[in-house]
Amino acid sequence: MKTIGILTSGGDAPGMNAAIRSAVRTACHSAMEVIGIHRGYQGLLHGDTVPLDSNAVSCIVKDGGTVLYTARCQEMFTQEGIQKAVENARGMGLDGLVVIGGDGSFAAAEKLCAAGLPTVGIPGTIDNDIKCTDYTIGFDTACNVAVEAIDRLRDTARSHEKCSIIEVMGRNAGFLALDVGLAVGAADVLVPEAAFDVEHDVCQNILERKRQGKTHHIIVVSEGCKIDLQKMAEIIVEKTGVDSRITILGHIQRGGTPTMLDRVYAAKMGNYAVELLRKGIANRVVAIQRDQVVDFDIREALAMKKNIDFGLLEICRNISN
Ligand SMILES: Nc1ncnc2c1ncn2[C@@H]1O[C@H](COP(=O)(O)OP(=O)(O)OP(=O)(O)O)[C@@H](O)[C@H]1O
Ligand SMILES: O=P(O)(O)OC[C@H]1O[C@](O)(CO)[C@@H](O)[C@@H]1O
Ligand SMILES: [Mg+2]
Repeated sequence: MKTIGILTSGGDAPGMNAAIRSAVRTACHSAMEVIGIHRGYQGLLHGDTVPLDSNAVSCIVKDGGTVLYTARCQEMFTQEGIQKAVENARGMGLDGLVVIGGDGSFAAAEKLCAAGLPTVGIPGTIDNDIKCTDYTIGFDTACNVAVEAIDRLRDTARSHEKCSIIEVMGRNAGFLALDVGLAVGAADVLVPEAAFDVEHDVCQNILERKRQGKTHHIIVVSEGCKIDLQKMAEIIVEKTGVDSRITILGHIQRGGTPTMLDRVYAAKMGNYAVELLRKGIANRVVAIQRDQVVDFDIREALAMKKNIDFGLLEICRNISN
């Protein structure tokens, strides 16, 4: 391959820049040309590009967000959009494409592969919800941001002897909530993968904790639970007598300096993706399995199943009392 394109798509994730840098520099070492595509698939459809050489990616390794910008693009859900993207890629002289994004971005990448554009995916999403990989770029930073915020919330919850209900991101998956809940020593963690009842489970747990002398309670809720937090707070007050406050952490979890872990995985996976394309191997997804970088056929990768660690959820709940 002589010329490759690179884009970031879906929600931005800290470490995406480190992956871009690694991919670009790896390509440069093999005398490949790199074209950066702005705003994900939107840029592919509208020819919004920038040439990337080694200097263009200087000093971005430490920056959150993505220098290529990112977007969600409705047109890619249509066959016409996919065809146009492939034609545009050919028009740009691309022999291959690197897509850094989440499961949705990979679904589009799989369609591009099927339509004849050699593509390799790098998992980049704070949700860690891509089935074939143990790890997605951005997850560690997002967890650390949430942990720091919740530690602060604990200070005030403890001082006022309240229950603090905190919603963390994760879309439909509880990976972020579970690890964050464990790390902050939450009284309870609610994830979409495990059914719960506020009155019977959450309130009973708080009452039991009260009996044990606990005076404040941290409850981490995954956004995927799609629960009315205000209502939940009211039920807790009514059933347990503990005054409750809610906090939705929101987009703060996507920002900030990427942690070392995110930078290291990003560097490894950016390099690996370009090496695959250089060897003429495409239609793959790069992944981390047992700390090793591996790759999977993109279609097979999308069909895989990934679930939260229910054993860990149980441990988290057991050690809350
Ligand atoms: N089934 C699909 N078919 C074609 N294109 C898709 C599909 N799903 C997603 N895409 C494309 O990928 C883009 C990003 O997808 P999505 O919004 O799901 O984010 P993501 O890549 O999963 O990242 P994150 O979950 O971290 O935000 C979509 O806006 C769309 O352009
Ligand atoms: O950027 P938006 O459109 O608000 O999307 C938010 C979603 O993106 C993510 O931050 C990353 O997928 C999810 O956790 C969240 O559900
Ligand atoms: Mg996603």
